[in-house]
Amino acid sequence: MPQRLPIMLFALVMAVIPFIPGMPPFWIVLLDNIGLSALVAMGLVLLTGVGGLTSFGQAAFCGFGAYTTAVLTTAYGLSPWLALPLSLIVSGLAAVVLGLITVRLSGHYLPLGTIAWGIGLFYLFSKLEFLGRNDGISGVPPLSIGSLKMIDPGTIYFAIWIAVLVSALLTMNLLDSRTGRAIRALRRGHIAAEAFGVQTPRAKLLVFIYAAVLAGLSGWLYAHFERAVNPTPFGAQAGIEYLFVAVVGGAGYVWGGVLGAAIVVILKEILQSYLPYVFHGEGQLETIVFGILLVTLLQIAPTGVWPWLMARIPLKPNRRRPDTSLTLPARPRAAETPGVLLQIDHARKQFGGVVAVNDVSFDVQTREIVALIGPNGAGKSTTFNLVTGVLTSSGGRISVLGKNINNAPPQEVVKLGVARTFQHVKLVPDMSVLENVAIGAHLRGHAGAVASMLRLDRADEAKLLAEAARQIERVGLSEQINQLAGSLSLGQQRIVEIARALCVDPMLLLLDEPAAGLRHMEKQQLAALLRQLRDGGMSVLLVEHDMGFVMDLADRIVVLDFGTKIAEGTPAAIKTNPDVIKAYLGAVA
Ligand SMILES: Nc1ncnc2c1ncn2[C@@H]1O[C@H](COP(=O)(O)OP(=O)(O)OP(=O)(O)O)[C@@H](O)[C@H]1O
Repeated sequence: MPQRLPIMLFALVMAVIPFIPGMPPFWIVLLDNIGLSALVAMGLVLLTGVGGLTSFGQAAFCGFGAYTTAVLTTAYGLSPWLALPLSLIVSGLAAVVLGLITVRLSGHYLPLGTIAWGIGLFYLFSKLEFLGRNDGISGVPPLSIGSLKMIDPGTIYFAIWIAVLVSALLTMNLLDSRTGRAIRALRRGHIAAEAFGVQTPRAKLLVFIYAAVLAGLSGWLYAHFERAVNPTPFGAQAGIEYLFVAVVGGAGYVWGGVLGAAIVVILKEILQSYLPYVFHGEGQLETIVFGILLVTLLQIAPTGVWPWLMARIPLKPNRRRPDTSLTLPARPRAAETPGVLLQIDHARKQFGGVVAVNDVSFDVQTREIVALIGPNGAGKSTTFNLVTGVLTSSGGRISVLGKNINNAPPQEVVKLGVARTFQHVKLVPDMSVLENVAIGAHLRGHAGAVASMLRLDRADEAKLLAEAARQIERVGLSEQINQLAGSLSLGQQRIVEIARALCVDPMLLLLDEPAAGLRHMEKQQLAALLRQLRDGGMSVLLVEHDMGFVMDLADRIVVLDFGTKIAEGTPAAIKTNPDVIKAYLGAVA
């Protein structure tokens, strides 16, 4: 089934609803409210469900959109259509200011920060004279096209739902792109994304602004739908409700936002209409029953109703294999002549009183496989993190082809052709193997967010996906290309990480325990692949505990113990080195 067919059918159904004979006007009003709520929820899907940034403050951005158009159209007589871009710009600018402060917060501080400015902005709206204080602004003109004034709910319905559908399409396009993959990688933490060149603060700010602009659009429509604005719908409680809408529908899914809006708006309406009859008008019981019903719903469908429904509809996703004849330009290569590629000179890292890496020096030559071995806690992963810029060093110098990369951020290190895998696999489990691997080619693509939303990125995207498919084939996982990364065995996920690193077109590959979890045959295949990469001109630095694998594969071995280098040499020399046998090999033999 073509990908866009369900959307076209949905658009068709929405277009005919107002023309159904006998359709109660009240239902149209409900649908208008669902559309307005869906726009905000869609932004939250991107921000919270996809990007992992929980915000309770989205209602405030609706307020920016609504108040901007209300002021401009009532006080200055501007046309609502001219006020639209200004409403979106004001919401976006507010997001830039608040986002610059908020997205730097992590853990619980981020949602707490959004609650704080959600409450703050509500009071600001209700205290400013030119915004009409608590009474707000009335007399907002309706939207109109020529002589058609969108006064009744059945007319503005079309404006609202066109906005919903266009926003859904743009959001889906964005998610299905280079920028979208970068945003989706944010949820797994910033380290993996940054290792492949993603500027994570910029990506976070982008989703923050995008979500705010969608909320601003909802606010603009709301102001011309209600023809008045006041602070109440833009407070912290509304912000919490929008988050509820996104979570109930399925916070990771664009259509989850729309479905969540439908569920919450309809449920609230039913409860408000019928519960007073059941309980003879006693108290405000609908709020309690509403809460109980939503929690029950989340017990049944913990990731939201949309994915719950999709798992029960036998629709096969239309996944095509990329055309692997398309190629990306190769990165500029290191000199093919032998020489030092990576130089680690008295590298040092202290964590408080713990010296994790103690003045360690060694190098990796071009076309060489070097293994870094040692007991648990010897400082191997810390050394990797110093090279790749994840940690700042406490001393020494690290250089790649003579260029000092001491304390360079990961995004700069990868530009020099240094790619890595992680000891604890860092893939996005609900993204396909292909999409995960394509993150590795992030720096080799150019399309930005706007081009992606407008589908102007297709040529660039096809090349990135082709490169990812080639690397997946190279590591022997073609069969799994369209499977979700999280559904693979841990050993296979490690191999996916190698394919992702190969997408960088690296000169130096840093592999942290690549053979852990692999079966014997798979280890042999991995060793063959690494030899082939070396013979093709790549260098490999690997951390590994499987001594059979290391001794067979490595050209040279560096041994660490308690952060200090205790030996360096060929596998044959290391095997018989008494210090190494005492510190490590005696224990693993
Ligand atoms: N972020 C951190 N904060 C404090 N101490 C740390 C941190 N990271 C590592 N360490 C300490 O530094 C030392 C070296 O750890 P590291 O993870 O580099 O060892 P390793 O050789 O990779 O061990 P393993 O083989 O178990 O992965 C350990 O004592 C560890 O507890």
